[in-house]
Amino acid sequence: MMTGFFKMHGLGNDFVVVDERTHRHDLTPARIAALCDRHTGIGCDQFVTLRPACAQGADVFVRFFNADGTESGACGNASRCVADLLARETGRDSIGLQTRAGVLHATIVRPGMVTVDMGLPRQGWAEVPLAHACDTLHLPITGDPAAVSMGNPHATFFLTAPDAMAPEVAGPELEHHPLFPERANIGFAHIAARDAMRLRVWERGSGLTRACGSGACAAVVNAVRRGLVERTCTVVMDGGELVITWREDDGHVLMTGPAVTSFTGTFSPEDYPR
Ligand SMILES: N[C@H](CCC[C@H](N)C(=O)O)C(=O)O
Repeated sequence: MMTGFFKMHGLGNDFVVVDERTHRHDLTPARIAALCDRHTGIGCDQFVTLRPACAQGADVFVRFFNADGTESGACGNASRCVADLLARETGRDSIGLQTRAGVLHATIVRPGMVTVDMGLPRQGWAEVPLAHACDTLHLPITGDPAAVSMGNPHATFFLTAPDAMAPEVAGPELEHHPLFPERANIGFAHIAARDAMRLRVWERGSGLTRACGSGACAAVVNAVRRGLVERTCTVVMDGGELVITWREDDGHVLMTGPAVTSFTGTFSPEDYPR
């Protein structure tokens, strides 16, 4: 049975978005991974499904799957894209997204530009001494790294210089480090100013992406906690920049950036191995 999809991206972090609100497909982790393959599938960093919302204040239930077929509780760039899609469908500029990490509220700033309230950072690891995780890796870092969850686990390492190391070097080992029982997204940040940083993220389950929305949120929260930046900070990634605010009055993290639909298409799930 042919199934429609939207090919979308946020700063080059790209997605295949499938609307399952009226019909569910047999999308197993193996089939999702096959669809994410850039040579034999459609190709994307994350695969996103839409289902009917059941949470109050939500317009849609969104699930995020990495290129290896594993599911994540959050995906900032895809959240902006789905909000943009729903805004065009409903004609509204305020959209509620139910995710496994909670209900997120999105606002359309202007067509193609979206602010998502990513909610409260989870700081259960507030003082996790990640420094010893790098002892064996001899990372060129300054100060203590930090971990936080935006609904998905992130560890941020602050580099001594923007190109002090390539994420491909330490990313895979840190992603799978025993410190992270569910693996983790690994951010490599360099502070450029009190309101700006450069960031590259080795993403759990997808590897190095051109941008990571939840990773940008995590990096700003971690940098504020370390006293390195102000609460509003521009995060410059390979694919472009996001503006992140860790709001003081309620502790929510706001992320503003673009959402783009590249094209639409169809595929037959049965053509892919389950
Ligand atoms: N790889 C992430 C999910 C995608 C996050 C990223 N694409 C974003 O924009 O937040 C994880 O497994 O937690």
